Amino acid sequence: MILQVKNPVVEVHDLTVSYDRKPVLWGIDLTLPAGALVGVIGPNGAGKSTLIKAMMNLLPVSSGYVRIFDQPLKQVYSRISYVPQRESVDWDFPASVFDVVLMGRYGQLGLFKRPRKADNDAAMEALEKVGMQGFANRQISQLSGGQQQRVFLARALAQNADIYFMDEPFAGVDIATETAIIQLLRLMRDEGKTVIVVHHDLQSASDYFDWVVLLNMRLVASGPTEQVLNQELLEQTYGGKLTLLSKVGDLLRKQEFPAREKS
Ligand SMILES: Nc1ncnc2c1ncn2[C@@H]1O[C@H](COP(=O)(O)OP(=O)(O)OP(=O)(O)O)[C@@H](O)[C@H]1O
Repeated sequence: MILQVKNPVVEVHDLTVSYDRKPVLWGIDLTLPAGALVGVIGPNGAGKSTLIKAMMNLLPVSSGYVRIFDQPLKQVYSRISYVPQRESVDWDFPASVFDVVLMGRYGQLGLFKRPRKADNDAAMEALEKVGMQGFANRQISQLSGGQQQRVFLARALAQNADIYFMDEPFAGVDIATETAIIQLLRLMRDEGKTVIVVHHDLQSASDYFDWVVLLNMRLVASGPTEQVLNQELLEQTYGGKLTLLSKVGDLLRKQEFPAREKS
């Protein structure tokens, strides 16, 4: 079930990516619709992070190419925002929360230009949207994991991009932060942004995403959530691993009896 869309915002053509000549993604062909919340889902090591990095040209590819808004990537960098995995960043770096969020504006600013009032206002507004305005002067080393994740989101919001790539934005955050983040992502989607999220929790995937990409080195499926999250495709993705299959069972039960689960 690989649905190709008309007028896609992201097109991936025959993409193969290797590390040390060992392919970790094989021949990926997919298109993503505008204004959707997209989940990229698959087991550990499936190549999810690699796929979104390759979509942004952050990695050399063995073959294939990506187009965004029907243009080569380098033409559209200012319209793309990336939220990396929280653990991939040095949080001991001496910088304030406000400085980090202001970095989201550098694309608009151009190198060597000083931030103007509009940039400072945009950074502060972004901090307000994630409920972190009271932390603007705090050093980033003094934040909790959930607060770090919110600061990352604020930086992306300040950038005011059209496509957001996010690598596990819910990893290691509490339920209140997860709820705040998904509400924010839905707002962004409702404003017409495309938000592409690497995610590994099958239970929440059906609730969170409009569109799901199932990946396990190869593309297993790409399409509307209700057409993709079914037992057959999940088994193809997870290869029959028992613990995961019990999760699949839970997920299917939820889909079958949504009213009972909610009451
Ligand atoms: N820089 C690298 N050098 C060599 N191998 C790498 C590198 N980065 C990732 N890999 C390997 O590529 C494969 C895919 O990794 P990737 O991080 O894309 O998977 P993932 O689906 O995001 O995994 P997870 O859910 O565990 O975060 C894994 O086998 C991983 O070990």
